[in-house]
Amino acid sequence: QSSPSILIAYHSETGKTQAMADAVAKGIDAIKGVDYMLKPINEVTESDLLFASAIILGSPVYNANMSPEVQAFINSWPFEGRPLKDKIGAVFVTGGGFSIGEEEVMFSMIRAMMIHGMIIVGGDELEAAFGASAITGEGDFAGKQVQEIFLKKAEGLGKRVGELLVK
Ligand SMILES: Cc1cc2nc3c(=O)[nH]c(=O)nc-3n(C[C@H](O)[C@H](O)[C@H](O)COP(=O)(O)O)c2cc1C
Repeated sequence: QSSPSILIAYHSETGKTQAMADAVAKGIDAIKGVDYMLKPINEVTESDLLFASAIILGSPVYNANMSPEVQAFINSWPFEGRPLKDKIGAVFVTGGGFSIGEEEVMFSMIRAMMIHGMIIVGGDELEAAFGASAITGEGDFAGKQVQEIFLKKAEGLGKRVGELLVK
């Protein structure tokens, strides 16, 4: 029997959400007996979605919403017969500033996953209780790279989902 597989799917225009996606993958790497696929949403196929035992979805915050690309991606998920029911779902986001949409976007993606009957899990640490998030454009966090403190949350999210699948 093949190992359970996790789909990490993300949208990223300027690389910040992609950096978080890479960190999620790093967290899964640490867990034996689980595979993953790491893909931008425009490369995800329906069979990727159906094959995955867990979907970890990442979006940038756009005007306090998930990006329209991520919304369209979710709207394209197969629904008839609810084939995604009971898969594990988890989310990560990056936003420019503090408290201007990140948590709303996490819950917006979580709500959509719940419409599909998915089982939602948060990150490994309290500070990633609803998923992993990063501030990328305000104060000390503005700059080229996503800061380590946020990448650790993403890593913990991947690790936790991996561990749950093994269980
Ligand atoms: C059109 C647009 C709208 C945005 N709106 C918000 C917002 O409402 N709140 C926020 O925190 N960041 C906002 N941002 C900033 C992005 O969320 C942030 O730069 C993010 O890290 C970009 O991710 P990416 O590098 O993966 O594309 C916006 C960016 C764009 C381009």
